[in-house]
Amino acid sequence: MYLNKKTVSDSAKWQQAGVTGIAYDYEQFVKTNIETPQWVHFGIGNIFRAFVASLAQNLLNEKQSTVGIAAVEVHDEEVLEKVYVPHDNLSLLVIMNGDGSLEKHIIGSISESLFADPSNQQDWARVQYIFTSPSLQLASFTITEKGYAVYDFSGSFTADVQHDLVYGLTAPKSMMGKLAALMYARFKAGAFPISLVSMDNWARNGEKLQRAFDTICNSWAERHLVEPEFLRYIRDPQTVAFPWTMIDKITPRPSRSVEQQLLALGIEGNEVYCTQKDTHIAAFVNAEKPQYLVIEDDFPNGRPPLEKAGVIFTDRDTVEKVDKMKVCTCLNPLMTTLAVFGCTMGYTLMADEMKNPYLNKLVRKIGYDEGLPVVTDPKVICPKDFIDEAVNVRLTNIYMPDTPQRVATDTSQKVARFGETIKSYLKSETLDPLDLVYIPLAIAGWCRYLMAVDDAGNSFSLSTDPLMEELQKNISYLKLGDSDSVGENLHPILSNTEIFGLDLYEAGLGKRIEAMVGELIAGPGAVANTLERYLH
Ligand SMILES: NC(=O)c1ccc[n+]([C@@H]2O[C@H](COP(=O)([O-])OP(=O)(O)OC[C@H]3O[C@@H](n4cnc5c(N)ncnc54)[C@H](O)[C@@H]3O)[C@@H](O)[C@H]2O)c1
Ligand SMILES: O=P(O)(O)OC[C@@H](O)[C@@H](O)[C@H](O)[C@H](O)CO
Repeated sequence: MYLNKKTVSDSAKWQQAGVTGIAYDYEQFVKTNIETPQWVHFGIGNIFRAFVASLAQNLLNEKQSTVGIAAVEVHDEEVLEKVYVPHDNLSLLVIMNGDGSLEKHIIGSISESLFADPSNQQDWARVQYIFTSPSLQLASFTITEKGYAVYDFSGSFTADVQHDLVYGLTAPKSMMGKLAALMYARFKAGAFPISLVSMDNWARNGEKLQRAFDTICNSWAERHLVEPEFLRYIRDPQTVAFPWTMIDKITPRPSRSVEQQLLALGIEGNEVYCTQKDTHIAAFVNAEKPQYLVIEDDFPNGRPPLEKAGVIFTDRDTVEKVDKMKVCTCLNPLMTTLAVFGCTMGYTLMADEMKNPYLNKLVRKIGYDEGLPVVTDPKVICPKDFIDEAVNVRLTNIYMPDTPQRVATDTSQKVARFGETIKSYLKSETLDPLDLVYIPLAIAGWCRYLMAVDDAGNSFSLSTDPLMEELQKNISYLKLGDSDSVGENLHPILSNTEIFGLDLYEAGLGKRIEAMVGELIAGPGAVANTLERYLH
């Protein structure tokens, strides 16, 4: 069987293969959503289908809503070519349970897929049309942290943004430039209300989106390219809202073993691709079962009833607390720690790292001992239960094909989460950042990882990272077997407030991290020895 619009409604056949099918008139669903779009999503990679589109799917199957999603890719056209177009926007979600069993569901909630770039006139015109529709309630985003970039390493505008500040209204290149041009079209069409919902892993993600987007719009207004009323429109919370969110579901890259298991069931067309832009994609997505989505309830044009699919709607303050808990303390920093040490120590499965007693203890120390004290209980999710589930159930699920190499992608964009915890220590009257040992060790582990030399002394490939070139200029002075080579070489990285959100030397931790890096580069085997020394 091959999933496409011709086969999707053959529920009996899908059921025979153990796949939950769709429970609505698919053709009518597509027609309605093309005529009156309500939801558009940017960044249509793995988490989008595994979680966001699956929520819409549940509502459709349960007849709680008729809302589908227009899937918009901005960055990587191959995602559409390889996966969306051949399968008529349909996907399989494969849930990997801790007992090794798989649950399989058709995701048929995507009504169309489009490449939002002026080079594709037809799709660009369609995305513009969607933005001019009064029916559009929300645009959501999982575009990775890079998608929001307006400034580069040195604090200057990126090349694409520099272009967009002049030509962006008609020919935008950057993600934020494209969004600004689309929102200008919406303003001109009637200034209809909308919510722009970042679902990326950032603390205060709504604020980050608003700031990046506003930077472009403001510059256009200063250059008299747009009316002052446009700025009033995008800055009026009654018309344009930027709800904050916390999203959580570990969604690894698609695994070839799942591809083979699907093939064994007679389900074809699930080849795993790595695109030229390094998106790992297939017609299926594989993910764990646990999932949490908490959203600030701020939707001036209304929203789908996602609470009926388990989404928690709340106020901004609560989202911020939940997000700090997950992104800054209880999950993502633990994953980043496993990622950088895992790549350096030759691991290829996150769950295998949890079998290493020192790595296991390290993430527990970072989570329970150093992270939890700065978490304010958000009430909607219990922090202790959350971290218990993370370290005992989720990260140890050996059936989850999650790799340190995936998680290490873009680490420069994520280490500011450690910075958030350090800032909380600095602000606290009872906590002292100088008591921190394991967070500094994780940061030192990242510096060691950047050498691209494993613990045995062999070179390995680093995961992609937008700052890699700049970072490696400093790291290139470090030599395995020569602890003194650390010298002052890490200063530009550890003092960079763009990377950590604070200067680690001013926080009193820079020298400690330098010393730890010295220990980690003492020679082959030094990473394992250092972990043992700190965590025996
Ligand atoms: N995978 C997870 O476990 C998970 C869980 C929670 C949150 N998230 C968030 O979702 C993001 C995406 O994760 P994913 O698993 O879908 O990754 P993915 O690699 O499968 O997809 C990434 C998507 O972002 C797009 N993108 C990349 N760079 C971009 C840019 N500069 N401008 C615009 N779009 C860009 C890609 O084209 C692709 O559509 C993560 O960075 C994270 O913030 C992921
Ligand atoms: O932290 P990130 O997303 O920026 O990097 C990779 C992983 O940690 C992440 O994708 C997790 O799988 C996810 O945050 C779980 O909800």
